[in-house]
Amino acid sequence: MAMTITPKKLKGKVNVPPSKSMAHRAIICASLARGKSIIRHIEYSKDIEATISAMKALGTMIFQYDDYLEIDGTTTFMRNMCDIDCHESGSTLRFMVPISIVCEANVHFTGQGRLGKRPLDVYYKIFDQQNIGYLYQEDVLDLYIKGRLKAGEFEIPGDVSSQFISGLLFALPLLDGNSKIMITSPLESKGYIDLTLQMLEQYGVHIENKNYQEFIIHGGQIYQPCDYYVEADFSQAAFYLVAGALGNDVVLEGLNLSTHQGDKEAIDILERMGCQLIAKNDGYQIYPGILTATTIDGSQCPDIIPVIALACALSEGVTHIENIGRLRIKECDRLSATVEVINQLGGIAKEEENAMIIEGVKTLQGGKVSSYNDHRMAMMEAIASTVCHHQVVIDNKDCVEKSYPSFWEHFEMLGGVYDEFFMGD
Ligand SMILES: O=C(O)C1=C[C@@H](OP(=O)(O)O)[C@@H](O)[C@H](O)C1
Ligand SMILES: C=C(OP(=O)(O)O)C(=O)O
Repeated sequence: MAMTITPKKLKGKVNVPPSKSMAHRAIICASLARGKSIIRHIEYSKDIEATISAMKALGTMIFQYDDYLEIDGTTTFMRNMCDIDCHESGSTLRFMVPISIVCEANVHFTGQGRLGKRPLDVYYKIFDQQNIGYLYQEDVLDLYIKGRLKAGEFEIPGDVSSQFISGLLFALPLLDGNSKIMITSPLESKGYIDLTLQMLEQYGVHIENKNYQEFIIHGGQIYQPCDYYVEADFSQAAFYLVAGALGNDVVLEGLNLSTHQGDKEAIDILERMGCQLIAKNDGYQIYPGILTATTIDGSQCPDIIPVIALACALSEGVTHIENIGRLRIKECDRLSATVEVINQLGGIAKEEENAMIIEGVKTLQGGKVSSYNDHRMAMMEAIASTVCHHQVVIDNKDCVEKSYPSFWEHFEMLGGVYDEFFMGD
């Protein structure tokens, strides 16, 4: 469904949804544990549904309630032949590939959207080294794997996706022998490795972290069941933090400021740009200042860059956002898409191979933009509409379901005004 958003300032309180990254990890760890766990504060986004179905495909009993899950890991790995549909979730795919072959298995992975175009070669290299059979198609996710993952030494690049490292960190403790992961290039998205290590500890699995250069994994470890509450999501909070920076009056409820989530960096960046985080009405709010350009390193927080770029588009001066080549391998080419949207809305942005350069303007005009079927682009465009002179038309509003199915409901609750229509009407 397409939509027309009428520019309007947002005002009110928003309950930030549970962290998608932490929910993926909790569901996986609980499913690998010998016993029953409860995971509270769950929102059924498409990505989280994908991870739940993936674990069910391996035999895990998962009972889904309104906002919590009961998981009995004792039945996991009951099946050695299964189909896993990852939808469009990179996390589900890259976490589940090594987990699915902890026992001798015959697995078929499928997915949709751009997932088949996102890199997986790091795993293909391991399959070649370990004589694990695999068959895949270019550009669409249709991957057959036959075999079993073996303990050993793994050389993994740090600058393709941290999800490969996380996937191995979940699987290797379950194998008989000891393993070592060696990181062969600068580690990006490091905060996500911290989330993995934190969740493993929570479920009784210990990894030796040698300064993020090497990870030593003892085999034969046993995941312990645990009750876990999923904290609020900083990648989603970033939309409302930027909304605050642009003069909207939005209070965020539920944020844990001592989180390990790397996307908390949104606060530091906005403070560097002249804003202030204030405690208000049992929550937090970004209080706008005179937005000033700065240099931003996006290597550790790729998911917040599209919306941060929006704040930069309305800052005084020229912003350089650097080390963001990996934005091109997300749900869309987010580097190109962000630059295109800023320009279409009346801003001034330029794309480089690994960076974007944004010249601040005083106001944005509005206009027609694409969501590129990417939840983070659609949500960034919604926040942009609050400071545009004219309406913003988005081709597909439903893509937000990938990570934040209640986004439009929250947007309306905060006073956002939009009409839906079928494209072609
Ligand atoms: O581990 C995770 O939960 C994630 C890791 C990041 O991916 P990369 O490591 O590929 O940057 C991030 O973009 C993604 O949305 C979630
Ligand atoms: C890139 C994202 O997720 P994933 O890699 O899990 O598809 C995201 O949520 O922005």
